[in-house]
Amino acid sequence: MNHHLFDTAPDFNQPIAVLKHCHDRIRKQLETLQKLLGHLPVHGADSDARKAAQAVQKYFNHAAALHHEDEEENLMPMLQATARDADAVQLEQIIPGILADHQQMEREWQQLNTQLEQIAQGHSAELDSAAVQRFIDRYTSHMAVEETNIAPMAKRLFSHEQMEQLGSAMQARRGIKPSLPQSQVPEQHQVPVSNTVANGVVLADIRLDYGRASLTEDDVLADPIAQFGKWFEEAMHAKVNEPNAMSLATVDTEGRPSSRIVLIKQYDQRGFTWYTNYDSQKGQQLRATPHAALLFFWSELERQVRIEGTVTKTSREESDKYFYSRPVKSQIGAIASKQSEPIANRAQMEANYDAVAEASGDQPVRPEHWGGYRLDPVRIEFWQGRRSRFHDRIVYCKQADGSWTRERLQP
Ligand SMILES: Cc1cc2nc3c(=O)[nH]c(=O)nc-3n(C[C@H](O)[C@H](O)[C@H](O)COP(=O)(O)O)c2cc1C
Ligand SMILES: Cc1ncc(COP(=O)(O)O)c(CN)c1O
Repeated sequence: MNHHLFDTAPDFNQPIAVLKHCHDRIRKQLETLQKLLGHLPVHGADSDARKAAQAVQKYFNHAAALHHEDEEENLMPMLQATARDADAVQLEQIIPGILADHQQMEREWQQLNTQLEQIAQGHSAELDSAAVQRFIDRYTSHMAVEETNIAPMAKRLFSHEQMEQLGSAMQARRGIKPSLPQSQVPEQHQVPVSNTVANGVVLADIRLDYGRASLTEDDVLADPIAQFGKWFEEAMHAKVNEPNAMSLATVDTEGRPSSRIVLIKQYDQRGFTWYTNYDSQKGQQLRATPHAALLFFWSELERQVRIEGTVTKTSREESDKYFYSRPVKSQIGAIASKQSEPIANRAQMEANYDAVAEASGDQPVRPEHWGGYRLDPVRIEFWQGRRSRFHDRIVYCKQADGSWTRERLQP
């Protein structure tokens, strides 16, 4: 039989094992509480009872709170950020119950703590047995849910880096310094820096590891437009949110860039097309410098596509065709908005809209300054996220004869 002389806690580089170890310690405290219930009527608040009460208090007043914080601030947000499909659905079902349990257990603990304090001081031998039983039962079933659902999921989904991240957050919560010798800590890390925190999560700790797919030289099609079409189909199929939204970056006359989202309306061998106001900021920039970069980020597929090239206006016929295919209210909006120009207030905008609607009835006319742009690509890169930031990148470059070369770039 394997006997452990000491209650050895696992190292923080195995954070899930540390959390399980906390559960085992909670179980020990619950056992003590149960025993205390039998002990008090016979022996009163004797020295054993006082020690037991103090031990239980010490654990639930300090360690248990840290344990709940580990779960609420690190483990569960990290799981929510990583889990997909059935795992994500399961988390949605389980997590609200876990959080509600934590609150309820905290309330129940406060009630017991008051009684235990009296016992610890030898002032009373009263312990509400129904309250103790409720507390024990709630903790026991709560830990079982975590151990059967949450812990195995974390072990299955978290990368080595995520485990390290979880472990260090748990260490930091307990004021334990990372094990790296100070001499090896980069200088900029030795000074205390204040973290940006959003919704209780340290921004710098948000780190998704990608691992859904790979992209090899053999996977991609010879023609980058066809390859784009393949990925676009897949983005549609995967129900990516607004797969047609792309960032459009342009530069001013001094080479200073600006970017904004526009919607792609067409892609084919001629290039990638969107519609806008030619007098807008992007319109003015493209007039002076007709080079632009497009970017698609399909987060759900862990993919981005970067496209660079030269921009020209679509033909008037093409712009007409698209303009008149839009809902009439959007046509009116396009006419009424001097895109990118300042205006005093919303009311003035509404008044301008009403005036255009009144003048054009149900047959607005496309203004000359509203139409399409088409980017003729010279460079298209397909990026597939991989584990530990070791991603796949395949880039196509257009040659003078119109053919495309293809090469892999380092991540
Ligand atoms: C999802 C999304 C789609 C958009 N689509 C377009 C579009 O297709 N055309 C457009 O002119 N503006 C679109 N916009 C608004 C632009 O991002 C931007 O605010 C506007 O074109 C003015 O940009 P500019 O001042 O740089 O010219 C969209 C914004 C979002 C968030
Ligand atoms: C100002 C503006 N113009 C054009 C568009 C493209 O939209 P639509 O699909 O109506 O052409 C958008 C989309 N958000 C927009 O915000």
